[in-house]
Amino acid sequence: MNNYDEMSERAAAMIADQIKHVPHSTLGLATGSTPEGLYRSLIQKNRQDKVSFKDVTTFNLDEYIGLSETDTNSYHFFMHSHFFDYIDIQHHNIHIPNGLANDLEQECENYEAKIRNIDIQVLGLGLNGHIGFNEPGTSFLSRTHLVHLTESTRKANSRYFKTIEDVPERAITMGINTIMKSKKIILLVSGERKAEAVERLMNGEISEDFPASVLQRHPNVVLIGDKAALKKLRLQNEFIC
Ligand SMILES: O=P(O)(O)OC[C@H]1O[C@](O)(CO)[C@@H](O)[C@@H]1O
Repeated sequence: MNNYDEMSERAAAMIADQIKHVPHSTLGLATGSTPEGLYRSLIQKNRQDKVSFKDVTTFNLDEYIGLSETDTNSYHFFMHSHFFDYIDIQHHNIHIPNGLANDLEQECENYEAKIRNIDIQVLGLGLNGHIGFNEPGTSFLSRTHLVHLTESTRKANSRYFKTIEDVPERAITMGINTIMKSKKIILLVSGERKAEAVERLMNGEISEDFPASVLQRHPNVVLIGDKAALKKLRLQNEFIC
């Protein structure tokens, strides 16, 4: 794709298409700066009556431990302020891990048990290859679990916080096995700083040291990126792996 807007539009068109064919679709959703354009485009399509989310169910990938839903840095807040508050989704169909649960291990188990048949999972890519909050070294067999965030991830995400000390040290994330069970995965990458990770994801060895490499084993992944992120690849458009 030539630029960020084109890639966001392409991803939105795929998701809208899925919902038109199967109104009761289940979507797996991601946070971070990369999918913001996708959400803007889906909001627009919803307002223009081109797609309705009234029968759609969503499961978010992850949430920080210790931030309330009203904390502007929580992923609850992100999803509502970038997407859910502007579409016709029914609130009981929205699922995001509860990072304030008293029993966090139980929350992981409950969340995993609720996730069923994700038709399309949207993913972003961390600079160290993380997907969701699955950091390097995470087992490919992992289900929804608690994680300690790496310093590099905390540093990358500190741009949203006052100081790096304010970035939570732990999170709940869907596991790699949970993600891999999705029927289709749309991986979104934007900007030159992702180029090296994208190259490693596509051409590197499949290893738990680089979690996103597991996607090479999934039968239905679409990588959608802008030119800057795909610049180390021979073809700079969209890849169906
Ligand atoms: O889209 P961004 O902001 O580059 O983030 C990439 C990834 O990092 C995270 O924000 C977590 O660090 C993920 O939620 C996201 O998929």
